[in-house]
Amino acid sequence: MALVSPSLLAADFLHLDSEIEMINRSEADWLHLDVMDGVFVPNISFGFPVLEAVAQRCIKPLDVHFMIVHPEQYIDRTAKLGAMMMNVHVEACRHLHRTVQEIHNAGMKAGVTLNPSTPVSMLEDIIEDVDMVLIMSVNPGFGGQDFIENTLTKVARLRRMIAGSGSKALIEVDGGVHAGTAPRLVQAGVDVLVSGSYVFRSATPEHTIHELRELK
Ligand SMILES: O=C(CO)[C@@H](O)[C@H](O)COP(=O)(O)O
Ligand SMILES: [Fe+2]
Repeated sequence: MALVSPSLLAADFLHLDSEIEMINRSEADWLHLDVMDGVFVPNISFGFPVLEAVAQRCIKPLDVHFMIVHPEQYIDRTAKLGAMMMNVHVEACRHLHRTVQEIHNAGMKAGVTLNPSTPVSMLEDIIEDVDMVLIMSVNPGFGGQDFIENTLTKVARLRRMIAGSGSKALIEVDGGVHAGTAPRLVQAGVDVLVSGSYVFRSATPEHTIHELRELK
């Protein structure tokens, strides 16, 4: 069984209120929020005014995924939202260890995120200090892309790294997670599934979340 963190990027932005009510009613464990700056990734999503409105209404722990340069500049504002998890990209952080420390000092859990082409070995010297590793299974910037199959090899490699260290880091996978890919990810030992289009474009999103949570 894996936790489920639906990605709000695929929600109907004209009806965010009812989308968040759906998440609140559902069995979703967390809510995943994708922040994009048009620099680190070739797309712009939403920023703090939207995050603040969502945080006021959502009762689920917030799992914020920053796809921006200099995420360290936004640690305090993210903590003020009451976010549970702040995910920063390894590729965006010049001083990753310091950023992880600052996220912890601000009272949040720290997630480190890997692009599809970034090897798990980049985490060897930080794995014991992080609460979660977010493996991107698509190139970040857009929802609705095809799952990259090499993700399963990466998950297995990361599982071995975690087992061989004192780390208790969770493994989260993000991108192209649906009925065709989620069972294999759960089998591979993924702890948290992020799913955008598959959940929000479903005719019965609450049931879809339930089904993802039931996978063994
Ligand atoms: O971070 C991202 C994309 O960069 C994701 O969180 C997407 O929002 C996932 O969308 P789907 O692939 O599930 O539609
Ligand atoms: Fe994401």
